[in-house]
Amino acid sequence: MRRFSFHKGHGTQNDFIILDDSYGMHDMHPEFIKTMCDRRSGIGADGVIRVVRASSVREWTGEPSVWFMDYYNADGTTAEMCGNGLRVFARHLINEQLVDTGSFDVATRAGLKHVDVARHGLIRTDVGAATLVDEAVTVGLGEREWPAVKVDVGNPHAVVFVDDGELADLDLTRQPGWAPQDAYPNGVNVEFVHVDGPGKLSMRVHERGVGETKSCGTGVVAAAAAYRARTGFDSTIEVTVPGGELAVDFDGDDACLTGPAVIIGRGEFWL
Ligand SMILES: N[C@@H](CCC[C@H](N)C(=O)O)C(=O)O
Repeated sequence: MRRFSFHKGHGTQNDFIILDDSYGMHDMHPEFIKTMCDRRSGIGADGVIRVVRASSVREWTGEPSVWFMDYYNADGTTAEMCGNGLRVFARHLINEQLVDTGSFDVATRAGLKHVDVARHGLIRTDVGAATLVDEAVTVGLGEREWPAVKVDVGNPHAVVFVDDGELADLDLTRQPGWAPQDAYPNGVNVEFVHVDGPGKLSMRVHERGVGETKSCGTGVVAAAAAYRARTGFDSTIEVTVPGGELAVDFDGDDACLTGPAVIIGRGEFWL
């Protein structure tokens, strides 16, 4: 039997298993990830974050002394970025004294991201560019179909604006479809967004590699970028997700995401 120590944390109830692996010794096999993330027979989580030195990550060619957020979805696939995961990763580094200050860089598959401990224990992360792609895409769910805004936040997103009352009624146990198929050759995270008022959005999300989650940080950034492009709104955008509240600020096309990050405990997993 193998034993793994883990921590568990969440950011607006988007929950993650955290594995410390400084020197990159763990075999992050998809079956291992799926087993841990299973909510009945495993620990249960939307994803796994491995904490590894960037110098131990073969594909990382940047600054070697930083920590690398090695993120996996619950189905064992990798993703380029995870906005909520980045804050939880940062909280873990701070708690475990793996960083000296509350302001540092983290390596991700989508590049280097800066993290700051903000007021009231919140964490602010520079997510980087949220790029709107000028391509006509649609999203379908059952009989319904909507035009969507294609947004690249390092990972792929389709943002759909829905009418009053529609958001609560969506059945996101189903996988949304999209067209054209080749708009998202590697799958997509789909955000359904309602505009509650100026600068205030509500959102539900179906995450690639997971299903419906209580929150998606990069999805919140994608929704805010799509809203800003359509309205010209130029201040902080507050987004309510089923798991809590997040705030997005823009500096040009670059987005900052601010929100909570909590470590709930630690344990040992036997396999
Ligand atoms: N929950 C995340 C996004 C995780 C990755 C996503 N499912 C993907 O495959 O791109 C977030 O907070 O951004």
